[in-house]
Amino acid sequence: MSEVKQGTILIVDDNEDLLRAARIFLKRHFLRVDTESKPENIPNLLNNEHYDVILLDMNFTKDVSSGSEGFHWLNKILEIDSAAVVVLITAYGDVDLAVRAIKEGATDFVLKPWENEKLLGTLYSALKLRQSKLEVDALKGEKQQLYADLDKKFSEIIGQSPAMQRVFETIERVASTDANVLITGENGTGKELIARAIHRSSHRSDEAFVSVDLGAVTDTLFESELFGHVKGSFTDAKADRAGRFEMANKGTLFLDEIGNISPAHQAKLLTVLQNRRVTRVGSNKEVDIDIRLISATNMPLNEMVNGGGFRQDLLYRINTIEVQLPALRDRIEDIPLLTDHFIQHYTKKYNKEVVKASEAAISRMQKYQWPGNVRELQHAIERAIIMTNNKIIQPEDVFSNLGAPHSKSFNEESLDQLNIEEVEKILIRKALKKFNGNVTQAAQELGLTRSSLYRRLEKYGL
Ligand SMILES: Nc1ncnc2c1ncn2[C@@H]1O[C@H](COP(=O)(O)OP(=O)(O)OP(=O)(O)O)[C@@H](O)[C@H]1O
Repeated sequence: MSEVKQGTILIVDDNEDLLRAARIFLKRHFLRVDTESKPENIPNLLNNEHYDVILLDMNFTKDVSSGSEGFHWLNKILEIDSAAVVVLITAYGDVDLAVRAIKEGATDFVLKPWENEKLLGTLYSALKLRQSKLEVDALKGEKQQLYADLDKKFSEIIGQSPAMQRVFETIERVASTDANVLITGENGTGKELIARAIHRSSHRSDEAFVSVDLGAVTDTLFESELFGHVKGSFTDAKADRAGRFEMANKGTLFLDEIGNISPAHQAKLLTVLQNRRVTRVGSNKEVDIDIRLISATNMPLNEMVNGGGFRQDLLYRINTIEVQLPALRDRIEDIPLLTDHFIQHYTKKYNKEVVKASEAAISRMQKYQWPGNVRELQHAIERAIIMTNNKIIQPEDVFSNLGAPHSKSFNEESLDQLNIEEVEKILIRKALKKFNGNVTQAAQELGLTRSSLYRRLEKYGL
């Protein structure tokens, strides 16, 4: 039976007879077998060829048996390729040296004189290890690429207003620490964007940034989603699954909409944050977790603490540092910059020739309230770019679809009589009517996530 040959082997030994014998035997089992009697040629060989396994002698100079040459070349090989798999050739009695070499990064050793079958077994295992190492490297690369791609999507945070400058100063200061950060601000002010920026500038940036929208996690799935479960622990638990805490291990966990969780879940979350350990639903094994926690909310947690809606001890745990994001209407000097930023992005995306927004459009945008903040502005610009035939965006391009304050139903004066909640209610009703009750489309129009809109519908009894 012929086996499929795979793997390339390099054998480095000063004994020409040994090299010849090994080559003849191993060529029957591996794709390519190269031999080298002069270790000085190793760097050149490794820089020009790909070897899966390197079989390396410990001593090259006659009458020297300290193994120091082997250590020297082992380190050189690992310097050139940190995923190299090196099997050492040692003489009987050198076992202590071999053990030390394994501590320094060698994979295994074979004793001279070897039995062919034993050598083959060692090399096959070494080849498997090399393949796994390469796979892990590839996955790591893919993961990094994925994070980079995710982050590229609007990774730039625009803002020159004093309020945003203060935000930037704070995040610069806290990013490198492991302090828990609470980001507060209305919907669409950029809380997640800031959370990602903190992660990117932290020492955890090579690890995962795991985001959970707690507003969208149902009560029944809360524990399983966050802490994981074992197979069979409830009807739908078809297999073991890690929760978000475990997935974020060594990285950053972003808990969005933290103001929305029930008192029972607040207690569970607090326990996990205090003990830094999670237990999957249905298991009794605790798993250590090492995460940096960033939370966000658009709710007034301090007031909720006073009213008994949010635990004070949990608030103290999560808000070591608080970053308050200003509403867009409170930093209208950033509107021209943000508008330019989104015009550039969407003209590329939709292949349009729009160059800028007119002064009239900017001025009107600066008077508008932007209940959905930057997200609403972003959608308004996207829509304007798709719909307009103008090279310069005009006010009607931006405002043809937006409700307040220029619609006929209520003007700036009537707005004075209303509070934010009433304005929200009016906008939500309008959007739902416009899309015949379709929540997804209404949410998009309002610059809200679906779950945020659902919460508001519940809150206002709409
Ligand atoms: N300062 C900014 N510069 C550029 N883009 C921004 C800025 N702030 C927000 N955005 C964009 O606005 C959109 C909404 O931002 P993000 O999701 O971070 O807001 P959020 O406060 O987390 O919203 P929500 O409360 O609804 O979860 C994103 O597309 C984001 O890229």
